[in-house]
Amino acid sequence: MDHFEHRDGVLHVEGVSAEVIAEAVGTPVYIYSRATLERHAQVFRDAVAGSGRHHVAFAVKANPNLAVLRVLAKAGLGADVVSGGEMARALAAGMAPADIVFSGVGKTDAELAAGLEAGIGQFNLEVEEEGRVLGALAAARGQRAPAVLRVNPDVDAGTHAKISTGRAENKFGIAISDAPAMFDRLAREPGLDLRGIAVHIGSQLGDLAPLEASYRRIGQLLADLRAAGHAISHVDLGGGLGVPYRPGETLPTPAEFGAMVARVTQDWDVTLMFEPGRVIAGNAGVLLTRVIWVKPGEGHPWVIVDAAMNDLARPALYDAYHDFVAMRPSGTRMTANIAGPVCESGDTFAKAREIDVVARGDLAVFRTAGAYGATMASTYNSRAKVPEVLVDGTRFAVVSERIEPQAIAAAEAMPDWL
Ligand SMILES: Cc1ncc(COP(=O)(O)O)c(C=O)c1O
Ligand SMILES: N[C@@H](CCCC[NH3+])C(=O)O
Repeated sequence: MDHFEHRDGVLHVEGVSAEVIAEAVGTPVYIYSRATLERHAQVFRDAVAGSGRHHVAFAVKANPNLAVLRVLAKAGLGADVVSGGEMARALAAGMAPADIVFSGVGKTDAELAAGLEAGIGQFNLEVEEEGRVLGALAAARGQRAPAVLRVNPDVDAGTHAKISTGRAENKFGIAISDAPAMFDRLAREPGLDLRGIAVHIGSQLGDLAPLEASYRRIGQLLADLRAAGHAISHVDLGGGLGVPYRPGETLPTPAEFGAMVARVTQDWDVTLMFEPGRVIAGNAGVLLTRVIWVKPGEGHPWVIVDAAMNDLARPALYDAYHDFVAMRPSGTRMTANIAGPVCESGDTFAKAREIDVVARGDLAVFRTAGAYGATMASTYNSRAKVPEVLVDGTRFAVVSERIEPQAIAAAEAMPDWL
């Protein structure tokens, strides 16, 4: 069931009219559906249930809002974090420390120490020296840090280059050919409980074949490490499953992903870890915006909306497609360019897009904005920090306030010599 539907001609999120939210909170505003988040968590958990012992950790970077994290914690997910800030959010939202995985290519000593202090469940190591630093910090505290080595399998994920992470040329992980010797060395660190390996080849993957190829390489490494006498109890398969952004687009489903994982990993005898982000949150959120005006343009008119690249950066960064849906579809169509008010030509959401006719003052949403939306927002052009709303049935709450430019400026200081 879609929780973002037109009812009596008006777009609703679950049982709440998006017009009511626009009236109460203003625009632009992100709106999330609790029921959709819960359904996605359940669908993913069901999809991987057939792969034996496992743990699902939501990739917090996709949507770190505290209320969203609490919904997902209650739905049984842990957290995959990549900074001390994300770790603090996951803990504040109620995730158990043991259910938190600490990924990230550049964790500082302070972040590693904070992870040890909190007692988080797993550190994903990206550099040999990181293993030594973590081991020393843990040993000094009388701890053994649970850790896995993140391996770079040199597989092309077939996604946008800027969100591809598993090629040899990328900064992530350690070369798979270096892994056995490095594992040998780090396994001797007294402060480390080196228990497995991790892989993550990229995001918004539209094809399971590269994932399967990377998992098969990991399976071979697992066998090699065991043959060398290492006890491997955990393998972290990362995230990356794509979601449909365009109407009618079909991508591999979580169930198809789960079936592939069960097939590839059936003899591994490990606890599998998953780090889904986008597939949980992407289609659980929209960005609500109002048309400022429609301006004539060469070829097509420009629909200038009050959301901009600072609120939703994906189109400017990755040429990403976000469906644009009118609040009250008129039934008549127009072809238009859609852009925000920021002073960059890159602040364009769509070119030559067929949409319902909209006019000054009309409301509309960009769909599939629940992942990598608000979390990547900035205040460029001294615009407000975009607020977020969570809908639960017929009620809603502002779960992150709009921060006005004046409040942002108030945090700046004027030197007394100016
Ligand atoms: C290590 C790691 N795990 C999980 C994720 C989540 O990815 P996605 O949102 O594509 O599922 C990412 C981001 O690509 C990541 O870098
Ligand atoms: N920010 C990217 C995804 C990055 C994934 C990070 N590991 C996007 O919006 O598609």
